[in-house]
Amino acid sequence: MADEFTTTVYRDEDADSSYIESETVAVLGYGSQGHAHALNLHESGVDVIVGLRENSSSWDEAEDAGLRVETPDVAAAEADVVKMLVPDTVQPAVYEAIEDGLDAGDTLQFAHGFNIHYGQIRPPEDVDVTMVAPKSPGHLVRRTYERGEGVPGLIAVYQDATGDAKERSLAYAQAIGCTRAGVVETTFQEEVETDLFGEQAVLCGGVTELMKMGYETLVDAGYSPEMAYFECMNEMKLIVDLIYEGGLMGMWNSVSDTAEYGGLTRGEYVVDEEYAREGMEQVLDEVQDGEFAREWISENQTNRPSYKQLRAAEEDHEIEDVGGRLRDLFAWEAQEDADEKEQVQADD
Ligand SMILES: NC(=O)C1=CN([C@@H]2O[C@H](COP(=O)(O)OP(=O)(O)OC[C@H]3O[C@@H](n4cnc5c(N)ncnc54)[C@H](OP(=O)(O)O)[C@@H]3O)[C@@H](O)[C@H]2O)C=CC1
Ligand SMILES: CC[C@](O)(C(C)=O)C(=O)O
Ligand SMILES: [Mg+2]
Ligand SMILES: [Mg+2]
Repeated sequence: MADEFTTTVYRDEDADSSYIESETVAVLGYGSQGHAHALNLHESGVDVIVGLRENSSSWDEAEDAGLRVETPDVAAAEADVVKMLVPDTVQPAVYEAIEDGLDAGDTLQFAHGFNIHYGQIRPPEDVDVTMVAPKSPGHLVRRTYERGEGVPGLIAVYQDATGDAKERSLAYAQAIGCTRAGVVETTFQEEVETDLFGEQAVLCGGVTELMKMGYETLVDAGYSPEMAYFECMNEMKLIVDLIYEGGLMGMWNSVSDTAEYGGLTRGEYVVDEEYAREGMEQVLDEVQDGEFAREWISENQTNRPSYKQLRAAEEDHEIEDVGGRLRDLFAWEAQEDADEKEQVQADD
């Protein structure tokens, strides 16, 4: 075990805002991350132009928020920093539309390194290529910023043509609120491989399979869907909040001794070390050897047949219907969060 934490955690005082305040930033995309970065940068005093398609459903929303909106090519041509916040699979096409607007000394910046790491975008050698990646969903990047807080973030420098790439990345991270929480430096390869693994094996894939199977097991055994939902879905946030605040022991210290003993002895009945690790290693192998990337790129080139089928099955899962009805009946969150939640669903 490491004697001490060797990674440098950068905070507000480590960033020099002059590296971004003098720049014009084109935020391409106004979705989960895009709206948060554009609004946070704007409120931090940075000159922002949002880049959107002419028929964009987000155009009016961004303008109503007081932001200037142009098409991506116009925004990028005027900007010194171009932030790519459209979906990963459309970034190569958007890049083709804006590359002529990249001048020597400009910055092309990402929030996930997929297209650089897997060679889908190859920028010119006279621009900085960097990443500022919030380790958080975009809507929480915005919500925490508005509360004077921030979410942890990563920075990475792929190409440093100006010699200021890291300083400008830290200044950008500060302007979207990440240095309020803490920022660590990584590489494009490490961010891509850990992020894809984490979202597939744990955060979005593994955990939701556990939640659905727990719900199905209780309902199939005759328990009410409401009880199954409360136990296996709704309470997950409360348990994870305790882990977020205080680690595993923060959670174990808060739950009952009965839950602690039961969890420590029966967890491996469900997540069997041998099979789970085998599955996780396969997920990582397919990320590292590019298999997942090739599959996802091909899926998008054929109009997403599997994605659409899987998403439809998820939307049709009984747990979504039960959860929707319960969320309407219970007031378990502050009204401001409920209103913002409505906005997230409206954005989908
Ligand atoms: N979602 C998240 O929380 C996180 C995302 N990231 C990364 O951030 C980047 C952006 O992801 P995310 O915010 O989820 O993206 P979204 O799916 O939320 O992006 C939607 C935005 O992209 C625009 N858009 C969609 N298709 C096109 C197109 N063909 N041409 C131009 N604009 C288009 C949409 O505009 P329109 O209204 O015209 O459809 C909309 O403004 C990705 O690299 C992702 O990996 C990183 C960390 C977390
Ligand atoms: C966990 C999913 C994520 O990586 C994220 C919010 O960090 C994403 O790609 O959305
Ligand atoms: Mg992530
Ligand atoms: Mg991700």
